[in-house]
Amino acid sequence: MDSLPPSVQPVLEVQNLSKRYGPMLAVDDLTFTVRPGRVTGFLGPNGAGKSTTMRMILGLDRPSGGRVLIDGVRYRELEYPLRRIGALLEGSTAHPGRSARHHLRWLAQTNRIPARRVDDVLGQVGLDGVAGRRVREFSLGMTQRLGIAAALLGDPPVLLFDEPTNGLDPEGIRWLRTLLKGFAAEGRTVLVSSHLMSEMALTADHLLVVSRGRLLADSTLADFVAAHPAGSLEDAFLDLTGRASAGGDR
Ligand SMILES: Nc1ncnc2c1ncn2[C@@H]1O[C@H](COP(=O)(O)OP(=O)(O)OP(=O)(O)O)[C@@H](O)[C@H]1O
Repeated sequence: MDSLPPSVQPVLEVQNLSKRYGPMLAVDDLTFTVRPGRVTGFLGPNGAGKSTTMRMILGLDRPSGGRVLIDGVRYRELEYPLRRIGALLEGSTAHPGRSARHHLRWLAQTNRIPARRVDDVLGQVGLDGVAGRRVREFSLGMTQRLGIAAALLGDPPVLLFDEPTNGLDPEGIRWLRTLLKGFAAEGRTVLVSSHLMSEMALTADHLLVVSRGRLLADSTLADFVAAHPAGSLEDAFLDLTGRASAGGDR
């Protein structure tokens, strides 16, 4: 169910997207729209195809079929991508020998982003005190915060986060939740993948659930949970993906 008024334009459109690795369909004809003004959770068991979908959204993997439009345009047609869509992907790292500030300055320069944004985002993610330190000295949580800073650098209207809570401590997880909700409240489009059901229950307004590359649910969090008798997101998720898995043929 979609509760937003029709006047709110879709910003991220995934249309019949597929990705084949040899005989295996990692992403199988996915179609969905991610709308602004709310946090959309992207859920699915291990290997469901979430990261592959996110990589295709960002033009890092070539689809076997279908397409992705960002504000009506394909990623490769965006002149300065970081100013349209910011992303934190699993395993995306900065050069270990560079300082956090140096890394962000380089990104800003190559995307024609004003240099003052570097200090803005360092402050926003709480790394201003360690901006001169080399990335190799960073903890997992600090590295994750640096990745989030890079995603925010171009002040983009669309944000994609793949497992952003990885490495964050409880305070960091709470901070991230507030940040994501704040972006949505500003009218940005926020897509976030996670395995943490309790966290998603607190963060997401809308859910996309995938399993074996296929879309199983596209619904508000409230409707998704209400449709399940046990009434928790974790129960609803395990029930739905368990049934899909039992009936699957891959
Ligand atoms: N480069 C690749 N070559 C071959 N198979 C791949 C490649 N990348 C992903 N896959 C396969 O595609 C499927 C989907 O993987 P993907 O990483 O997108 O899932 P995911 O939902 O992000 O999983 P997780 O929650 O474990 O991160 C998996 O079966 C994976 O092994």
